[in-house]
Amino acid sequence: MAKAVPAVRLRGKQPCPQRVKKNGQKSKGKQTKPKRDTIRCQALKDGLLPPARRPFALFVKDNVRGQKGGGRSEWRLEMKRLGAMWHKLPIDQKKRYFDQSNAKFAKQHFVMKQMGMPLRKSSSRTTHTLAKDVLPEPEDPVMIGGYKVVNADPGLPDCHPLGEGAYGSVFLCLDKLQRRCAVKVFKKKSALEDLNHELVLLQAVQEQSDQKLRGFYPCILEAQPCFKPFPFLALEYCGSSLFSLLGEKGAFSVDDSRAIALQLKAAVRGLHSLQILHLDLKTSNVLWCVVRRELKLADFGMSEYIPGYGPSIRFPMYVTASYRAPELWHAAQRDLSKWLGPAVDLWSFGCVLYEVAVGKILMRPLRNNLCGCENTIKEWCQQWQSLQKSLQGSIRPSLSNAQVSRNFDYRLVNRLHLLEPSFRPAIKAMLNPDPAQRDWAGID
Ligand SMILES: Nc1ncnc2c1ncn2[C@@H]1O[C@H](COP(=O)(O)OP(=O)(O)OP(=O)(O)O)[C@@H](O)[C@H]1O
Repeated sequence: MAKAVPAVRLRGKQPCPQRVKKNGQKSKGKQTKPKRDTIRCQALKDGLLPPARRPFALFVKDNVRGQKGGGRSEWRLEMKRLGAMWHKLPIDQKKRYFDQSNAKFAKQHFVMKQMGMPLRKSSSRTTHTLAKDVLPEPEDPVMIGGYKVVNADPGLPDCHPLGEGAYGSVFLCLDKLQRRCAVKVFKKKSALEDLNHELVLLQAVQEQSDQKLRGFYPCILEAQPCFKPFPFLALEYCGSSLFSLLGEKGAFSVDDSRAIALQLKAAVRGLHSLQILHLDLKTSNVLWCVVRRELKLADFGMSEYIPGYGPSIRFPMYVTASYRAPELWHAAQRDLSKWLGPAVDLWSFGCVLYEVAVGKILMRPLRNNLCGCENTIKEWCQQWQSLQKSLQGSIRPSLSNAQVSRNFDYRLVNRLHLLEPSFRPAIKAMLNPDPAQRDWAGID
């Protein structure tokens, strides 16, 4: 019985799908290559990806006779000979080439994955054992420009990013001096504009704010708008996000919450003084160095100059839903500039403060109500009179879970119950449904 070919992935060259016209004739038109291949080929040309060869190509390389550049017919004969040899090659010798090839492709895919390049679905068929075998060794690191990628979560395999968001991925890296830094790789179609926008705003805050204020925003180490396959922005590493710290340890102590509130207030007010709105304040965009108790405000991807002070509105909506002020929910894009102002950041700030002090998202969906945070925010606005009274100090005693589900009005009041009393005036000042009434009171 003929021995089966080893069950390893054969990344054979797939014949290009011929374009077939409706009448069955082959199209003469030039084949347009899939985009991922174009990106991969370009990256290979630019030396960003390790090369990989199919098993037969490796076998040819080892066994070819004669020089490259010889006659065509000579080469054809040589290939015929090698083809026959390959056919007769014992399975264990063939396997060596399969293994080598798989290892090289797995390594290439790994780097492609790290760089966020699109992969063929079939690429994920690479077996785990093979993938493990070829994980880059310390002396063979994954690089983004001059930055060596480090696994942000040592508990997980592969080089895990620090975060992945709407614009791309942020990797923990080491620079040439072995200092930690965060490299943000922009992967969207609009990557260049996204990077430039964030860069311009970050440069503005770094150059125009005074020494003390500058410390509240990450330092730019390097911007590479033309880097292939994706542009990147290297920033100083500023610690973990409040979001991940909340996930690890739960709510912050009253002291830490106060320190965070004070520093975040300074950072946001500093931005406003430069006529910049952050417009995406949330716990994952606020970084906290636990040891130094220092805060940095990150991610200026959604930030804009206050309407009238800079270029116009770019997105149909701003701010992540659970932190979005009520006035934005039903605003049409053409009216957005009317509503985008410092009060929008103030509302998000109030939500962040609550989350830091309590450990839970304030505007999470209400129980038995699966309609999401939009309804919670609506409810907050409708019940504002009674919530305000509660925030002034007369919070009603907590009810049991069963009672709460019967008493709809108590659900939000009960959330305020969890908040340390000294933070209530700030929440009352910042989470006022009327944007004109919101202010910074209560955080001193
Ligand atoms: N300078 C930095 N230092 C440390 N961590 C950082 C830094 N910049 C970003 N991060 C981490 O990377 C994550 C994503 O970064 P960022 O918010 O800039 O990307 P994004 O694609 O805009 O994400 P999102 O769409 O969620 O806002 C952050 O939540 C944070 O944990």
